[in-house]
Amino acid sequence: MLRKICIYGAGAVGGWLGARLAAQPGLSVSVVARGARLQALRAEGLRLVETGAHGTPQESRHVVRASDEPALLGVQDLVVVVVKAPALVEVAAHVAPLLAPHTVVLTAMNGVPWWFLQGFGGPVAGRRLQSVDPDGAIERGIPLARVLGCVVHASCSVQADGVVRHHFGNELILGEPSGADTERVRALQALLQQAGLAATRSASIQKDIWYKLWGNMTMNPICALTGASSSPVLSDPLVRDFASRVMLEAREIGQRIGVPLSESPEDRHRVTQALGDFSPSMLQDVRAGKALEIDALLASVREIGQLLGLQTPFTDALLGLARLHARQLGLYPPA
Ligand SMILES: NC(=O)C1=CN([C@@H]2O[C@H](COP(=O)(O)OP(=O)(O)OC[C@H]3O[C@@H](n4cnc5c(N)ncnc54)[C@H](OP(=O)(O)O)[C@@H]3O)[C@@H](O)[C@H]2O)C=CC1
Ligand SMILES: CC(C)(CO)C(=O)C(=O)O
Repeated sequence: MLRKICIYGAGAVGGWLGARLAAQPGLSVSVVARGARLQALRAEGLRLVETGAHGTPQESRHVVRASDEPALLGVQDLVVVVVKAPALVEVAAHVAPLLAPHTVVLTAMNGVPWWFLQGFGGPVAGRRLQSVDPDGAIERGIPLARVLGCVVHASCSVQADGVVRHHFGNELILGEPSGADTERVRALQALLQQAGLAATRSASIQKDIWYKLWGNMTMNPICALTGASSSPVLSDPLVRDFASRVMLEAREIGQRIGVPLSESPEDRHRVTQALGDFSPSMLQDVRAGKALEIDALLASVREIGQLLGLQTPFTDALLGLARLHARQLGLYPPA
């Protein structure tokens, strides 16, 4: 039974998921948050702004238990980890009081997760990625046996502390890292569906992660670098072509590790274009002055390429530029 649920990270996606779950009777939803956001959650509750039936924004408000001390929230049935990737080391260091042997940890984040190659990846199976979990602290803090993978096909943003806005998308893909069809993944799917989310199960969550990453590893850093939203990026033939070349390198890597993509970069661009003009989360982070997810989205792909002995000149160029730009802004650790 997944009744006691903690959302670790009360930002855009965490706020959306937390509010949807808190609206369900019989569930106890808590949130790990900090600073002004924690104060706002305690004072005003968790507020979610969604587009209503006639296209007008509708706000709902939900009472949740909120704390910056996981120990005060206690052991959970489900912990949804929904922070930006650079925050994961800190989460892993503090998550223990929420975990019992039965606890499910759902990683609802973009990019290559730290557990991606555990028991998976053909020639690179079992490798720990330096770019994602350099000294293994995340792997030690969040045991693999607890983890379920998740791909979030939705867009949300933080409007104010404790107030999140859902823009589009309602789809969550869930899967065991092993690919097994287990009772707990079915239970989680049922829970999320009950909360109105289009949750599906995947027998290869790594493949779904790679497909989503294919868009994020190009659009997010290119938008972050240029300050442009998605439409201008994809309308510029040179930039679109550059993104396609990066994606071809990632497709080759995916092919070698067991996540083959049958689509072309152009197919994927069309999927992104169908979402309309939007600001990817990394561009939102530049505007908010927050640490960027460059390692999970881009350095990880390059590292897997290196492990396979593949050259990735276009990925290298995008990574180099994105890192330099982020360093200049103080949003990425110094060299
Ligand atoms: N936004 C979007 O539309 C989408 C985002 N994603 C992915 O989902 C993940 C989450 O993104 P998003 O929701 O946008 O991120 P946000 O930055 O909006 O939210 C992350 C939250 O985590 C909090 N946090 C970080 N570290 C801690 C900590 N140690 N203790 C407590 N709280 C902490 C942050 O608090 P603080 O502000 O104090 O740092 C912030 O509130 C990312 O991987 C992103 O790429 C996927 C699909 C769409
Ligand atoms: C592009 C988008 C909204 C797609 O879900 C996303 O993943 C992001 O903003 O990081």
